[in-house]
Amino acid sequence: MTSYVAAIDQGTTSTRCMIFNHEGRVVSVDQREHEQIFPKAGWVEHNAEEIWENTRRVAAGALAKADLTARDIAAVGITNQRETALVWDRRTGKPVYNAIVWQDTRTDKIVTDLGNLGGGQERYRAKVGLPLATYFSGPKIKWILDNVEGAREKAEAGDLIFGNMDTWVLWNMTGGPDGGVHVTDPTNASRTMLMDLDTLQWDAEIAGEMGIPLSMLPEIRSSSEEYGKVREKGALAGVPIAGILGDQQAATFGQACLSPGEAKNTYGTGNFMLLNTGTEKVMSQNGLLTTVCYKIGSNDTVYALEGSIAVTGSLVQWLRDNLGMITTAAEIEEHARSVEDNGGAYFVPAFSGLFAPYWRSDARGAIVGLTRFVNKGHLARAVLEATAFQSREVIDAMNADSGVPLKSLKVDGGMVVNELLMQFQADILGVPVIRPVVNETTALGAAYAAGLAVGFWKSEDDIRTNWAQDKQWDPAMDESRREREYRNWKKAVTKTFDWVSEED
Ligand SMILES: Nc1ncnc2c1ncn2[C@@H]1O[C@H](COP(=O)(O)OP(=O)(O)O)[C@@H](O)[C@H]1O
Ligand SMILES: O=P(O)(O)OC[C@H](O)CO
Repeated sequence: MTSYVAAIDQGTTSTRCMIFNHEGRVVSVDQREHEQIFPKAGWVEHNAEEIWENTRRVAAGALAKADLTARDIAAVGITNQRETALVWDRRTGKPVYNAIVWQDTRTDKIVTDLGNLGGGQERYRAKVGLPLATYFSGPKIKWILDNVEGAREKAEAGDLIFGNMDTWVLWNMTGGPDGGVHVTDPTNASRTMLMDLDTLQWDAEIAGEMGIPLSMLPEIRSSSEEYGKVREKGALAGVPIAGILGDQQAATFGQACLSPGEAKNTYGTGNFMLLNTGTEKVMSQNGLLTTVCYKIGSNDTVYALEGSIAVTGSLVQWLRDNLGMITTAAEIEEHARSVEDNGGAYFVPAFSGLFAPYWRSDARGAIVGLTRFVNKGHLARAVLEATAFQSREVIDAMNADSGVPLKSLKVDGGMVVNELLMQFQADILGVPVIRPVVNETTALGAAYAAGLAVGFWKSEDDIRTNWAQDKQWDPAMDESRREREYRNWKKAVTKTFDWVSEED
């Protein structure tokens, strides 16, 4: 009897396997972190073979923890950190280079050069919905082909293939060099800069300009259909893999933001707010991305506006790993609670430049407003407040684009256990912040996509029914303080601009 659906969540910091029951509740979880590799300032890489090894282990682990076997699982969904780019040999299964992570800024010059061909940052936006930025996969693939010896020749000969982490995991789960399926879905493809948002096909002209052979690119299928079955050796052997969604789109689906106007904000390594715009593709006038939200089987494509913020939870990690100021992420809340406010300090974590709504790759991080008064507690507050201020900027942009101010905000992700942050977020937005019972909405969304494809769930109404509220934070800050704090933040942001120049 297949009573469950599994999801593989291949995230920036870890890989998880989660098993859900029909009510969309978590039955078991297994999780493994992987190494964050920083070879140079601004470079961020992952070892894709380590990630695949972790994927196999967590799949086996989650089944064992729930005392289940593959026969109990109706389908598997895959969700993943988006944009992170990998090129590997289709015969050996070996990557030619580490995966270049979405946060990596090494493609700055490639991006500037492409912009200089005419049209600047907006060169491709009308077709792909994205500004030219180091964030997306296309320039990362170009970097690999330009810089790894022999890669371009091999790619042109058809020996190398590209994938984001969804494709890497799917290809390996379905057999790797031995019959692995080379497929992605439109949510992931819409983050490469290479997919036409209307046709959901690769754009030959843009791929040509970036020097990327089309033969490297995976086939784009829907987000919810059977792509293949797990290879015989796997813990989930024989189970259909039937859903793929980029992690932020998966969280939007898992949060039941299924109607135009519904939005969620996920607080993980970075923050990503997505507003469902229905079958209408809205082009932002305010620094947001236009992206595919999901495409369920043969249904119409649903689009979203997205505000992506590069550094939120990873700033807490930085405090822990680089400064040793805390030993666990949770400790930051204790320090922040030791003081009344930020003591005048603002921390703008422009470690990968600034994403939405600025798209400034020349920005770098800054702490401003420092005096002898500022202590560890104030800095801890400034770190948490940075997440909330950046989210306010994105929400302001979304309100301006949609013309309909958001009345409340659904939240999820690793940081939303932080009560001080959630209260400050409600305060700085001036609207309630709502956390669902199942906070693992990313994995849940991928499970829903897979479960819908095999008939485990019948329709999107099942998703709406399963969603339940856990906690709500209401704004308690008076408006004049809210606006003063926000003005200070905006001023702090301007101090990070123009830091990196051509010579750097
Ligand atoms: N109590 C906490 N307070 C603040 N940040 C936290 C807390 N717990 C975890 N985090 C942050 O949340 C992030 C992990 O969230 P998660 O959603 O698992 O990330 P991802 O999916 O991006 O790998 C980490 O960056 C971590 O620093
Ligand atoms: O792995 P996460 O949750 O930090 O998400 C990463 C995003 O998909 C990057 O666009």
